[in-house]
Amino acid sequence: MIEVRGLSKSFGAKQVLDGLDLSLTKGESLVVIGGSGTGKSVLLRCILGLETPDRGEILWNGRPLSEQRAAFMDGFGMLFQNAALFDSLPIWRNVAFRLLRKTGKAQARAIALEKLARVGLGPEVADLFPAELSGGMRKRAGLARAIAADPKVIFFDEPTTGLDPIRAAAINALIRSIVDETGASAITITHDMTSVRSIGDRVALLDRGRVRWQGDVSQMDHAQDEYLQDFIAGHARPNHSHPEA
Ligand SMILES: Nc1ncnc2c1ncn2[C@@H]1O[C@H](COP(=O)(O)OP(=O)(O)OP(=O)(O)O)[C@@H](O)[C@H]1O
Repeated sequence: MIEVRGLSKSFGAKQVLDGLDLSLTKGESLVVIGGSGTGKSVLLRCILGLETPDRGEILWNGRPLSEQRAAFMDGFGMLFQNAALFDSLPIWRNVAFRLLRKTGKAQARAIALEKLARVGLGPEVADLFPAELSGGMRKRAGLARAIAADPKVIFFDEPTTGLDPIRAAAINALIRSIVDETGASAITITHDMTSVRSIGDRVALLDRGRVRWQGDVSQMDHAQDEYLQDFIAGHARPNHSHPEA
């Protein structure tokens, strides 16, 4: 469904993406991992059209995504890092933000309440403002917004950042159940290996602007890749050849 081919992007002398190939099939949940500064966000921004690649192409259903941008964005939802809610809007309006352009207020509110319920937030939350919610609740509200328009593709950017392990596990489980239930294709960017195991069908490890290893999450623990194993174990090797960017 999404195919990234030979994607390269530099900023000045810094080559961030260097001929990266990656694909996402329909209904698949792909998790992208990699050290800080390995280009995960730049990859996401290129797919979203917020960055112009220097080389390479991004295809959606076999045709250049750039030629179908509006249709792609219509069927796309995103959970931003730290939820990124609008502080001045009540929760229901945050959730219904995109719907309000196309639907009447009453219907948009009804859909917002339904999506809030789906992520475990009751109607009493609808008229509160983001500052009145805990971090975990804000994340849930962000998730409700991501699924408000029944997207076919959902991106989750660091979905568990800032959450304690119990709340993070709840968000991971919620994301997985939503992905299963909607049949949406998903790309998650994370450093959290618990998220990888909970959310992903497949995992891709980025390193020096390319996919260094990819495979099913179930194969990850047995993979013969030193960097991947360090990543899973969460330790650094002395004289490791992967300094932080
Ligand atoms: N607009 C920009 N101008 C200059 N450099 C940039 C720009 N955007 C990203 N970079 C650089 O590209 C590199 C990759 O950044 P990116 O944000 O994609 O990393 P990341 O893998 O998402 O890291 P993290 O896990 O820390 O979020 C970094 O060194 C960053 O400084």
